[in-house]
Amino acid sequence: MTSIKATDLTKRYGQTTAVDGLSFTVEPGQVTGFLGPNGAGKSTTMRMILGLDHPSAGSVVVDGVPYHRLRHPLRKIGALLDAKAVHGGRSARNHLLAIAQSNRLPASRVGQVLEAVGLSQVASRRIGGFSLGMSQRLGIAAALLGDPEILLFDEPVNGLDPDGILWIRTFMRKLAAEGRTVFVSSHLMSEMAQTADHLIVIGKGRLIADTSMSEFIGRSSQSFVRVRSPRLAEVAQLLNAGELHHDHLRVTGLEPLEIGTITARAGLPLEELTYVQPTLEAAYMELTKDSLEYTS
Ligand SMILES: Nc1ncnc2c1ncn2[C@@H]1O[C@H](COP(=O)(O)OP(=O)(O)OP(=O)(O)O)[C@@H](O)[C@H]1O
Repeated sequence: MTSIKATDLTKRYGQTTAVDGLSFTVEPGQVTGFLGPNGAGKSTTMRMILGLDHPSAGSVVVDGVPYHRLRHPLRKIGALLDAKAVHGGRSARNHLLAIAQSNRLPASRVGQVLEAVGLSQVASRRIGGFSLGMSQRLGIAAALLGDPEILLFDEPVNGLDPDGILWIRTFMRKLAAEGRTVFVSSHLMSEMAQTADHLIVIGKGRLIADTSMSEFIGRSSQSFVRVRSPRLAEVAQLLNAGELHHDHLRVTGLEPLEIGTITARAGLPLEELTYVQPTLEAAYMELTKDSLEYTS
């Protein structure tokens, strides 16, 4: 069964339509990246999945039913929304024990999840003194308490140092490899490129792309060779390939060496011969450029 399914999901706050007729499914056994610029509606969508906000129209179901109808929600879906929104006076262990008790989960899970996220050594420390990286791990431990099939992470690597980012990435991949559904939001393509198998891209609350990462990479890898020459028109005619731009020629289908050889034989001088490959970040920016809420 599909893990998360949104159908025409819509959320309005007064005049603002935060989520606008969104339909998608999130499948198990892979990391699905939920991408979109700031303000695109990612957090609002995640809050609706978790029953923290009600759709103005449409619906979203978890394993076939709305969140509020799940019999044991934490055993089905765990989430990390805002890692710092915790009671700072408690120890990590007591924080997790409180969640376990109020959700009728066995206390034995607390030690297991602390171990899983590498916090066993600091389990009795007050969480008010935790670094952001430690707080993120604690938030993930809380999400794992019910050993859920589905995990939701809202911008989990925001503000983390490279070690923390690598740890979260590796951990998410491990969860997916165990067959779980991992749905993770970000506004940065670079983050997702190494983590996600599938991408759902939104802008201004609407679906822009729903694609596998390999398809996205394939689609965006239209590389070309940029050629500049003081005798550009002659070069263009000789190569009989590519598009003429105002000061350069964009050639596809020929390698730089082939172009250099052909033009050298004809005695045509070149000023530039550059192999250009758009990055995933560039492809993503292109895709979302019309849906930026604020542009600098
Ligand atoms: N409680 C609310 N009341 C009014 N407007 C809201 C509320 N929550 C979100 N919005 C608006 O809805 C839109 C989507 O916000 P949301 O936080 O879901 O986006 P996001 O993609 O998660 O962005 P970010 O990456 O910045 O977290 C924004 O225009 C935001 O200002």
